[in-house]
Amino acid sequence: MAKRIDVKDLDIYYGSFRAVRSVSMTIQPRAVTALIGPSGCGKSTYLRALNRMHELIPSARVEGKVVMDDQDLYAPGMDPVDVRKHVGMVFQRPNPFPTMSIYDNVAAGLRLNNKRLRKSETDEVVEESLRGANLWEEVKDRLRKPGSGLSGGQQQRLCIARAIAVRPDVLLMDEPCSALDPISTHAVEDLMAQLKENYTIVIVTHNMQQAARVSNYTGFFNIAGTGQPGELVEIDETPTIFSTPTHTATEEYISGRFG
Ligand SMILES: Nc1ncnc2c1ncn2[C@@H]1O[C@H](COP(=O)(O)OP(=O)(O)OP(=O)(O)O)[C@@H](O)[C@H]1O
Repeated sequence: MAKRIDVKDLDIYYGSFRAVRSVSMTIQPRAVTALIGPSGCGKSTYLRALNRMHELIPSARVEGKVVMDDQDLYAPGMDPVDVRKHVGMVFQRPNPFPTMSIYDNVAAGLRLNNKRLRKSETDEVVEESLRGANLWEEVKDRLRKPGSGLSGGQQQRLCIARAIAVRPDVLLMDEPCSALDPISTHAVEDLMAQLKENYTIVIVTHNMQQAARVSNYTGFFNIAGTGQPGELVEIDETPTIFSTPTHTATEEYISGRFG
C-alpha cells in the first residue's frame, strides 16, 4: 500500500498533438499531491496517464516513464487492467452504477477484478470499505437500496469506497468535489486526510483553497498558449508553493492574476 511514483520525461499525445510535455516528478507515498493550473494545461490528461486510463482514448499515447516503487507501469507485458487495480481513480461526477445497490456498488470493484470471495468475506470488505470512506454509518441500514438514491456527496464517498475495496496503492482523484456542495466537499476533504495515512493520493483541483487545505505537495502546470503543450512549472511542499513559489507564473496563478 501507499507506493511512491517516479515520473520521468513524460510526454502525452492525442494523435499528433502533444498535450503534455516532459513532466518529471516524484509523487510521495502517504501524502496528498495536488495538481493545479489553468484550464487546458493537461492536468486531467496527466492524471489519466498515471494509471493508463488514457489508453481508453484511441488516439492517446505516452512517451516516458512512470515507475511505481520499482515497477515500470509502461513496461512491455504490463497489463493496463492490472495497473488500474493498483492505481484507482475517482472522477469529477460521482458515477455509481445506477441500477446496483449500495452493497453491490462496492462489491463490484472486487467482482470486476475476478476476486472469488465467500459472501462473508465480501460482507467484510464492503463494510470495511464503506467505513474507510466515512459512509458506513449513513448507509448500513440500507445497503440493498440503489446507490443512485444517495446524495451527491454520499455517492462520491460510495465511489471512493468502490475504489478502495480492491485495496489499491494509489488513488487518483480528478476534481472529486467540483460537483459537490460545501458540506459534502468538507466530508470528502476530511476523508482524504484520513486516506493519506494508507494511500498515495493525487488530486486535480481548480480550487486553490482546497489544494492548500488538503495537500502536502502541490504541482503547478501551465501552458504557453493554445495549441502548446502543458508543462509542469514546479512542484514543492504546498506551503512553499503558496507562500514562496520559485516561478512568477505560479505566484500569479495562485494569487488569481490569471487562469
Ligand atoms: N480526448 C481528447 N482528444 C483530443 N484532445 C484532448 C482530449 N482530451 C483532452 N484533450 C486536449 O488536451 C489538452 C489538455 O486537456 P486536459 O483536459 O488534460 O486539461 P486540464 O488541465 O485537465 O483542463 P481543465 O482544467 O479544463 O479540466 C487540451 O488542449 C485538450 O483540448
